[in-house]
Amino acid sequence: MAVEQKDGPVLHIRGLHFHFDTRPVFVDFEADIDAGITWLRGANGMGKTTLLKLAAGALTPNRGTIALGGVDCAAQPLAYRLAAFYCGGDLPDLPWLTVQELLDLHLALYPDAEARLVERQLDAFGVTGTLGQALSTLSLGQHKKVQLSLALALPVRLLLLDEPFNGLDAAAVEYLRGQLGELGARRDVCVLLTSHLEPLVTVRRMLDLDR
Ligand SMILES: Nc1ncnc2c1ncn2[C@@H]1O[C@H](COP(=O)(O)OP(=O)(O)OP(=O)(O)O)[C@@H](O)[C@H]1O
Repeated sequence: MAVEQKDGPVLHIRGLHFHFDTRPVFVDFEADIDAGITWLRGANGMGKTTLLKLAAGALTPNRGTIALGGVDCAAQPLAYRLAAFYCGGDLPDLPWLTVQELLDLHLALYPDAEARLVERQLDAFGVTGTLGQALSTLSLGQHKKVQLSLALALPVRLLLLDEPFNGLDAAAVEYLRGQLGELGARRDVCVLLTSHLEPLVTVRRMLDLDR
């Protein structure tokens, strides 16, 4: 049984084994990640994106457990997924959806989400004008801004941010720095972010896959 930290959620990873067809990525991997920002670093191919996707419930471990605040990802998949959001650089699975439809989908998936909070983030990132566009027509940076708008607005306790600053213009980088600074000070959200360079925000701890 996972022990919850008094003042916030904790992500517990225990005895994690994961392999793709071609190679093992994690062998008996363990980590505890609590509230604040954790910088996940490691050389290319070490498994950063894979770990974020495992922690998001988007990939299934071959063995081991992943639990957030006592909610086990395998045993309570829906409850777990409601508490987590993965923000990566992958092309959208449903590229024909418009941005508005993508937002509506997420508002339906996360019942406690508030549309006005997502709209505020889109406005701050300057992508409100893309609402009627198909996802396949967005530029890399626009796609990232839509994803980040969701990440910052959804009421989750675990945010998994894959290279969040990549592809953003200077104004968006500054805005995101401020938003992550506020998130990092909260005691009710764990942020696990990957970055090859030192992140542009104050991090609470580092998880290094090279060691
Ligand atoms: N779908 C897949 N099928 C097979 N192997 C994969 C797949 N996705 C990733 N891998 C392999 O798993 C390993 C970990 O990949 P991952 O993308 O998690 O690394 P990363 O640390 O995020 O790398 P980078 O810093 O280059 O983004 C790599 O060796 C990669 O080639």
